[in-house]
Amino acid sequence: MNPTDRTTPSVNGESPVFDQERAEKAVRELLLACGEDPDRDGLLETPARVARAYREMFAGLYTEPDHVLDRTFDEAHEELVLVTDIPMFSTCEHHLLSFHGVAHIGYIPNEHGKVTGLSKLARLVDLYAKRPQVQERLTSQVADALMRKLEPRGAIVVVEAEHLCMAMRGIRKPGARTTTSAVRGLLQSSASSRAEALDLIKGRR
Ligand SMILES: Nc1nc2c(ncn2[C@@H]2O[C@H](COP(=O)(O)OP(=O)(O)OP(=O)(O)O)[C@@H](O)[C@H]2O)c(=O)[nH]1
Ligand SMILES: [Zn+2]
Repeated sequence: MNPTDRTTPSVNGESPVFDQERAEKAVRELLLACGEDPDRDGLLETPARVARAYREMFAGLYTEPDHVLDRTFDEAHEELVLVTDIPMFSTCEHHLLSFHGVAHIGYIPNEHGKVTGLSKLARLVDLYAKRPQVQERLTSQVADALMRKLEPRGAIVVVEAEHLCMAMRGIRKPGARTTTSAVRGLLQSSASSRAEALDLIKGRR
């Protein structure tokens, strides 16, 4: 893929690739640094497993998320389209621990009714989540991708998540939930459009 087509910065001018061997060595080093014996039976396969897990958790570095919105179709619908409670798992870039919860994604199609398949909204959040992230950036990246690819009249993304780095270590506040939102276009400029979307998000179930 041409690095200029990517939403992720290139590394030394190249698109990022996953180096399984290097990742395995790094995990082995980490185990050694922690005082473990990576050659004991239970840990023998661990570096390879952890490396594969990271390749999966960071899949959004190697696949351009925006491409999931390449295929659109026209539908005579110029009102809000909103998908709520999309399960989301991401990895905080500060501690490489999971933050997870739900995403709500909505947009108001443009006057041509340019819409995308509903599953693609979930695929979009999935791929942006599969990177080393902070919740604020994840939220805006999804909203910006919608604006770029669907050219809608407006877009809204709300993410609610629990951060394991706040739950299992450090401040240790399990259950604390962070909500971030990104609104663009009409959903930013029109208080009534935004209120409609937020009411639907709050009043779901
Ligand atoms: N804004 C934001 N902060 C995050 C996110 N994920 C983790 N953090 C925070 O990143 C901060 C990193 O703070 P540091 O002081 O550098 O690291 P630390 O000593 O491990 O901090 P503590 O977690 O407070 O123990 C912490 O306050 C985390 O809660 C996120 O998605 N967004
Ligand atoms: Zn963290």
